[in-house]
Amino acid sequence: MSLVPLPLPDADVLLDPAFLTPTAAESLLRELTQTISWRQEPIRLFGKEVMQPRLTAWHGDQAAHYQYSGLKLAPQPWTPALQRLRQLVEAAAGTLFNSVLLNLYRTGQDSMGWHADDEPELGPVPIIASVSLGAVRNFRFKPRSSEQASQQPFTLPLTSGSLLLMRGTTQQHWLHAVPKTARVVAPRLNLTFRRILTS
Ligand SMILES: O=C(O)CCC(=O)C(=O)O
Ligand SMILES: [Fe+2]
Repeated sequence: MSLVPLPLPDADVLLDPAFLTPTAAESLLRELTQTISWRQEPIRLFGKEVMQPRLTAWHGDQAAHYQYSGLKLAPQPWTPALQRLRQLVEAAAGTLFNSVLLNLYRTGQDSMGWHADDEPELGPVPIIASVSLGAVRNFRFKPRSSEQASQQPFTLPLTSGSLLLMRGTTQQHWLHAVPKTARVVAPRLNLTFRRILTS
C-alpha cells in the first residue's frame, strides 16, 4: 500500500492503512510490549502533578533530548526492533528521524489529551511519523482556533500496521488526541518517530 493524503484543510496529513502486514504488526506488538521498559510518568497539568493515563518509553540517538509537559526525557538507545522499524518508516516518509516516543494504551481507559506536537525542539515545521499496532483507536483532529470555520473536527480510526504522517502546517492549525473509549479493552501501541533538532 502507499501513503494517501487526507482531506484536512491547512494541513499535510497522509495515511498508509497497510504499512505493515497484519502478521508483522502482531509480532512487533508482541516483541515491543515485552522488551520495552514501559513507565508511567507523572506530568504537570495546570500546575498539578498527575500520572499519565498510559505507559510510555522514549528511545533515540544520544543527542536527542526532549522536553514534554515539564518532563525532561533522556532517550534510551535504539533496540534492534526499533532500529528496523525506523529504517522502514524513514524510507516511507522520505526523511530521517533521531528519536521515537512509544505510547502503550493498556485498555480503552488509557488516552492522550488534546495537544499539538509543536515543541521548539521539533523545529518550525515538524514531521511526525506515527505507527499503530494492536487495537483500533480513534485519532481525533480539531482546529486550534474556532475562527477557522472551514475546519471541521475529523476522526480517523488508526488500525494495526498503519502509518500516519503529519507534516507542513498540521501542528500549527490542528490539535490531536486519542480519547478514552468504553468499547476497546485490548492494548494499542503507538510509536511516533520524530526529529529533534540538536545543535
Ligand atoms: O497514540 C497516538 O496515535 C498519538 C500519539 C501522539 O499524539 C503523540 O505521541 O504525540
Ligand atoms: Fe501527538
